[in-house]
Parts: sequence; C-alpha cells; structure tokens
Amino acid sequence: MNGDSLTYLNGFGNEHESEALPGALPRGQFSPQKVPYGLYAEQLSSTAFTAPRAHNRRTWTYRIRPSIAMEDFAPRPSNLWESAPISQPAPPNVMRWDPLPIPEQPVDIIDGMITMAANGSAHGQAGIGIHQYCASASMDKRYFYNADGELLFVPQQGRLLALTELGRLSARPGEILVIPRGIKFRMELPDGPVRGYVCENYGNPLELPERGPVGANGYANDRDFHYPIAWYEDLEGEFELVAKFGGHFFTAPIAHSPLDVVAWTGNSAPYKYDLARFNVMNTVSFDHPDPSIFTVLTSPSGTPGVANVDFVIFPPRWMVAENTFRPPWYHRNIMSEFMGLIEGVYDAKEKGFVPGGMSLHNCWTPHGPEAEVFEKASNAELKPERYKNTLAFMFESRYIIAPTRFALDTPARQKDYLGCWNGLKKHFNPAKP
Ligand SMILES: O=C(O)Cc1cc(O)ccc1O
Ligand SMILES: [Fe+2]
Repeated sequence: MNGDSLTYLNGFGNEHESEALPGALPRGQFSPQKVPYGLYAEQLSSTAFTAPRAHNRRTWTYRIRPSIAMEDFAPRPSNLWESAPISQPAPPNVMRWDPLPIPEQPVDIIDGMITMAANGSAHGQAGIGIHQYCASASMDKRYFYNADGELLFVPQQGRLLALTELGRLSARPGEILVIPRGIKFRMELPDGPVRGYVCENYGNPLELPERGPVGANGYANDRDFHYPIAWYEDLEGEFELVAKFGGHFFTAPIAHSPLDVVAWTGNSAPYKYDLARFNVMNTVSFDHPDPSIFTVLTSPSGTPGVANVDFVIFPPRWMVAENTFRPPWYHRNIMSEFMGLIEGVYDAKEKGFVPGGMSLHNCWTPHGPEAEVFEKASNAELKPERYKNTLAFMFESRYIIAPTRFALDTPARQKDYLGCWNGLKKHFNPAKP
C-alpha cells in the first residue's frame, strides 16, 4: 500500500533494480560490450566516486540514447526562481507570509517556482533554496533537470505526478517527493492546480538521520520510502530540455524524450514518502523536547550533528506531558528556521499561520508562541490530548536564510506578524514564587 496506483520499490537508499522489458538489465556486470535490446549504458554519479560507501550514490541507466544526444544549451530567462547567494541583506526580523496565489493562466511547475529565500551558494554546493510553487498546467514537451540541487517537494494542494528518467511517482499533500540533482523529469498535474513548497538542497543528498538510543526502529523507517520502477517513453518530436545550472536557466532543443531509460540499477533515484508513516517519538513524562525528534530527512554538512538542512515535521500526535508548558518554548537558535503548513493548525500559532503560509525565524531571531497561545497553554488542564488536524514542517539550516526581494516586497507578506506577540503580559511578581 503506497497511497496511489503506481508500483514502487521499497527501502531508503537500497541498491534497487528494475527493468521495463524482460532481460534489459545486464546481469553480473554494469557495462557489457553490447547492452540487451541495443540500449546504451550511462552511469549517473550523485556523489563523488570516492565518497564513503555509506554515503555513496550512483545509478546505472540503460537507455535508448545516451544523454549527450542533444543540442547545445542557450540561456533561458527565469521567472522568480532564484539562487543563493541572495544579494540584499537579510534583516533579522521575524517574517510571515500568506499562501501565494495559484495563477489562472497555464503555468507549469518550473515557471511557477517562486523563491522565497535561500542560503549558502548554489555554486559552492552548500545551503538551500526555499521555494513555493503555484502551478496550473502540466509540463508540455518540456523536460527539466537541476544541476544545482536535489528537489524536495512538499505538496500542500493538488497531486504531483513526476515522470522521471527512473520511473513515475505520484505525491499528494501529506506525502513528499525527492528528485536527486541532475535527474531529468517532467511534472504533470493530474488533478489540476497545485501549490506546495520546495527545498532545493545544494548540499549533500538528504539521508535518514541517526536514531541514537531509540534503537533500530522508529521515526522515518527505511521501508516506507518508495522508489519508482523502470518506465520509458520512446518518443520522437520537438522537445525542450531546461536545465538549472549555476543559478541560471538554460534551454536546449531535443528531438526525443529524454525519459528513455528501459532499465536501471543503483541507489540514487527519486523517492516518495507518506508523512503519516512517521513513527512519532515524544515525551511521556515532562517538558517539550527539541524538535529534532521530528526530523524526517537530513542533509549533513561537514560538521557532525550540524545540518546543511533538516526536514522536520510536526505531525498529528498525542500530547501527554505533565506539569509542562506544552507548545514550543520561546526560542533563539543558531540554526535558521523556515516553516510551512500543509494542513490544519500549528500549536504555537493558532491564527495567521494558514495552510500554504510560510514563516521565517532566522539565526538568533527570537520567536515562540503568540500571546494568546501562551495564556491558554499556561492555564490549560493537562489531560492527554490528541493533536489532530495539524501538519506543519520546518526547513532548518545552519546558514542564515536570506529572503528574496520578492519575499520582502510581496503583498502576501504579513507586515503585522510581530503583533501576534503584542499581548505578552508581564506576570513577574517578586513576592509570589
Ligand atoms: O515553532 C518553531 O519555532 C519550531 C519549533 C518547534 C518546537 O517544537 C520547538 C522548537 C522550535 O523551534
Ligand atoms: Fe524555533
């Protein structure tokens, strides 16, 4: 059961293999003198050849034509998809945005990608781009790959159908989809208009975090990550291949579909995950633990325990902590936090942070529950309570997250965000411990 009608291979980072025609995958070697069915062998190296074995990712594809069978690229204007570094300074203010509108005219997911913020450097292969996509049309005769980063899609409205070199994956709100750097794809919108979030990860590929003393099971379990089976198009015609490379967009004519991989084997491929499968760990005694307990995927930086980006969710769960202020505590953090809401209500912000909305609490920028939530939670009866109807997430990064000019100026920005803390009262009474 994977939540949709496609067939998948299970297991995070496994050495998967799949063939769309029987016997298409070479047996016992990767590069025979002649590949079955007259296919070409092509290796995709997602990590350096010599990356440590536990992190090494590569896939062998067996395709109708090698990828170099194409024309030269020419520059292509980009819309609002920007890359790090962002030139203007990032003010250390709290910021929040309403959902961006979905266009009425046909716009595909590449042209509908709007960069809200970014950090690090696309050239330097460190940091992230943070985008909201608002699209109303499937990609038509157009394929895309991103040399700058891996794409983590977090749908908030509408289903995505990714037709990729390595097969097809569907993702609806509540699921995520990850397309590794460099993998060619076309995105279809089978159920109409879509909105969602994207983390464009310039750094190391996302991986499952360690479990520590929790043991061998729990959090995001490896088996719940689904990879596509081989699927190909044998199409000739006039197509376009769009590439994002070094923060710029390029276009090349291509006379056939590049989704022509008949068989593949390897551990670098797109994957999907249903966030409802996340096995939540939390306190059964007291206090609100650090949100790292909710990490689904992490892109490690060079420093142990300090992420290029963590993808963290706040899923439905029981809240049972005794004698505890249950919402997130007031907080200042060396890590920078960008949040979105897939559905429902987030416990620290009951008003103003709406599904499709976004907030930014940067490195050392103070934040925490709005005034009303503080009063309510400080006086609530602490019965076990099920948090239903909630699914927020956070992209948390070691680098300062700089909002784009668009994000600073858009009418979707809530100019009065700080106002939600206005009602915080002074309760201090030195005579009353
Ligand atoms: O709302 C936030 O800012 C995210 C967050 C959640 C939490 O449970 C603890 C700390 C934290 O930064
Ligand atoms: Fe926080």
